Amino acid sequence: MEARSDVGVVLMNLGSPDSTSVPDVQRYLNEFLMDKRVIDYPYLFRWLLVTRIIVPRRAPKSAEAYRSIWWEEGSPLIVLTKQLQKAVQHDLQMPVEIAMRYGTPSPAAAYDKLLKENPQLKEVVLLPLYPHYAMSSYETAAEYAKEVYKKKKYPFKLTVIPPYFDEPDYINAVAESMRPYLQQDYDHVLFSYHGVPVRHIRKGDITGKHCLQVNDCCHVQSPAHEFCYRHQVKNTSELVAAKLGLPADKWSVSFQSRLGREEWLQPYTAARLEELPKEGKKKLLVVCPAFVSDCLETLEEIAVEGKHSFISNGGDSFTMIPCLNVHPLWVQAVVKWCGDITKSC
Ligand SMILES: C=CC1=C(C)c2cc3[nH]c(cc4nc(cc5[nH]c(cc1n2)c(C)c5CCC(=O)O)C(CCC(=O)O)=C4C)c(C)c3C=C
Ligand SMILES: [Fe+2]
Ligand SMILES: [Fe+2]
Repeated sequence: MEARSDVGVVLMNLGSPDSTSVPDVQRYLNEFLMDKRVIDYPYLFRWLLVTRIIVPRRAPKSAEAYRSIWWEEGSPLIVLTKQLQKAVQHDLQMPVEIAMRYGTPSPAAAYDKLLKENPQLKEVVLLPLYPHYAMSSYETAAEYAKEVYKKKKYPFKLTVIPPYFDEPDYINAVAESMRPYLQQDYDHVLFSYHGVPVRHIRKGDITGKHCLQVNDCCHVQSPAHEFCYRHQVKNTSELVAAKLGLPADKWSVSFQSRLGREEWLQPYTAARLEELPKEGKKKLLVVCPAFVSDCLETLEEIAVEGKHSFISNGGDSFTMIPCLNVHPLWVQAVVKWCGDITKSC
């Protein structure tokens, strides 16, 4: 591939605290949870809830959890995003930067760096590292990246890649990353996705009458699906299961990481991990396709807490399949998507 410096790529992920100290975790959680697309209550109520109740209670526990998974080079999510950056830049032969929705580096820092090192930059392709559309993940990342771009009047064109939950290259990469684990003896595969409040699903329904209102809504054709996290994660799971030839009774979907008292998407992963051994599913594989890079929610909540819960409820073996991280098929998919968009420039 011919090297180019007139086009660039930004890989955008969620972000992590700068360190595992309580003040750094507190700063990160405040920024994250004060996002109006994450905790979508009126400003004053959100401010009181986040800064006076949730964060003071949560920060010390979160800091401890981060400490248990932190690597010498830093937060796994950041380190793995940097590794993806390096691999994509190598294969794509164009400048690639990373940006985070919360914490550092910001999208502005990524744009500034690209422009400083490539003054002839004409176009930037931004890939949110979220395969599925949720107001609290893909939407907030994409909107923030566009807002910063407009505000600072950058001289290049910005193209944001849409959610890729059903893109054959993504499905293939997830399926192939799972395939070696299916060689071992297992009873069940659990697709565990980060949850969202049920209210967010209803709020995001552009028809106002489809999501969670129509029988089996996720399988009934509707324009609402373009913005429906529940539909999209189910679709990903069905496509991956079909690709791997998994029979319907060998896999299921659940939702993890619930925060607060509101109802979130069900079934909850925590509940399923207690129930599965009692249903005779004692050898479990867990995959988390909403996360492109391993992070606190996979390395601690699933691989440590989840495993402990499953085994102490009678499970025999528990294997967490790593996220795509720098799987060659995933790198190849990102290179192809970004390369295709920039080909015409
Ligand atoms: C996969 C996409 C994600 C969605 C959707 C999402 C929604 C969402 N998250 C919270 C609250 C927290 N999430 C936390 C960590 C976290 N969340 C995602 C992704 C999604 N979140 C990732 C990749 C991570 C890991 C970050 C890392 O540094 O490794 C946390 C912080 C950790 C903790 O204290 O448990 C919180 C808090 C809400 C409220 C929400 C939807 C409304
Ligand atoms: Fe989250
Ligand atoms: Fe829906």
